Amino acid sequence: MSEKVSQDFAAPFVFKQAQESAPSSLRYHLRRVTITKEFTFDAAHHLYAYQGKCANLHGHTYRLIVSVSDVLDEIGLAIDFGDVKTLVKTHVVDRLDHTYLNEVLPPMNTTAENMIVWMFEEIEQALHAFRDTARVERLTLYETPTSSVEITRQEMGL
Ligand SMILES: Nc1nc2c(c(=O)[nH]1)N=C([C@H](O)[C@H](O)COP(=O)(O)OP(=O)(O)OP(=O)(O)O)CN2
Ligand SMILES: [Zn+2]
Repeated sequence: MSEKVSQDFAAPFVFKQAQESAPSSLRYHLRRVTITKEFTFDAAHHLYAYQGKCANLHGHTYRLIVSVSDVLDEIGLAIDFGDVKTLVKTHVVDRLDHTYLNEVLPPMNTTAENMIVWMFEEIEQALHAFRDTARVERLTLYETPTSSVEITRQEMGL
């Protein structure tokens, strides 16, 4: 066996030993860390009971920024970016992309504020079903490059 291969085999054991002998403040396993993933989607909508141009049918390229926390596993990973991507796309982004939001979302005025509350509930439910230690910490939704809303776990009352 070459030296490189034997080092690769040894790495997890060396890592585990180093973690176990480290002071508790440096033991990364089980520490909670927040990771962030970004998405974009295009959709049309109009606002009800609104005086101004947004009462007319128009479209946006929305940008959604999702921050999720979980406890670190044995290899120092909170939750895989790829798993967050799949969950958010399946439960939110792909349901809204290239749609008319007023018809696709549950009955609501399609303000960015109402949308982000709905998104938080959808992502939190899907994430919790995926892994019960995972939590949505914060969402930010850009409706235009200069206009955004955000909501935290605390603001959701969780
Ligand atoms: N608090 C909110 N205000 C507005 C919302 C909203 O969801 N929450 N939505 C709209 C319109 O749908 C639309 O997003 C227009 O937003 P606005 O930032 O005014 O868009 P502009 O393109 O005019 O922005 P500029 O970058 O200033 O040109 C309206 N308000
Ligand atoms: Zn709009």
